[in-house]
Amino acid sequence: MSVLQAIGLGKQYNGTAALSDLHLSVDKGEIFCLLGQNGAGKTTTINLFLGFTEASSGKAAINGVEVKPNDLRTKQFIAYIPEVVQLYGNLDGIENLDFFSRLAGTRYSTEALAALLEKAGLPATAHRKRLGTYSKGMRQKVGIAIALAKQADVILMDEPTSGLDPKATVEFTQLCKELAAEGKTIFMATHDIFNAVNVGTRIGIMKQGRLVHTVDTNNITANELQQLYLETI
Ligand SMILES: Nc1ncnc2c1ncn2[C@@H]1O[C@H](COP(=O)(O)OP(=O)(O)OP(=O)(O)O)[C@@H](O)[C@H]1O
Repeated sequence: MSVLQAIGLGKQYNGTAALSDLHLSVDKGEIFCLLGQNGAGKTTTINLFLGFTEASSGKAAINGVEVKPNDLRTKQFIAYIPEVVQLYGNLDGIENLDFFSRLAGTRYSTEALAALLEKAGLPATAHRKRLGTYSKGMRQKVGIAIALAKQADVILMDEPTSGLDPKATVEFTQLCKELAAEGKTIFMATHDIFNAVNVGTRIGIMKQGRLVHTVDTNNITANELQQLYLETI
């Protein structure tokens, strides 16, 4: 079943195309990774699915519902994890998760909040430490816990592995695969070709606002993908 859909989706800024005629369908349980040079249109695509910006042409839909900036219906289905997850530095992990899940309209017991952080890979020893002391990888895990607390069907991520050390990247990859196996749909923009092959089920390569290639990761090695990427951009 198609969870994320773009039909002729396009966006122009001041008459210049940031995204042109995107046709894409991402199914439940897929991990779709979008590659492309700086300015290729990856974040614009994510922003259109989030309803952060209005499409200039075509449409984006989530679970069959068209995304519109002021319509909350599609927002309930999605969670967004930006490159740098913004959290309250003076609150601890549990308090941050509690605050953001209340904002999203859900309430959990302290035990349930701890279980969500644990599921996101944050060890119990960190739960009561102030966010100001967390590493980037730990902040990202809180971001994932917030997405889990929201019970979002779709998790959109921008550059999720940028700045993560190799161990944190492997943990992140493993977690994404577990979430996808549970039926979450993950859509990420990334520059990390190697990780995209490891984590993704499908990969799209964008150039100047156009999706030029879509490949199944079962059919390509990291070296082949790197070659295709370099030939494309
Ligand atoms: N708010 C905006 N106003 C004007 N132009 C914009 C705006 N947002 C993006 N653009 C332009 O749209 C194009 C696509 O940008 P986008 O941020 O989607 O690329 P990207 O692939 O995510 O790049 P990066 O890898 O650097 O994050 C670029 O030319 C960018 O300058």
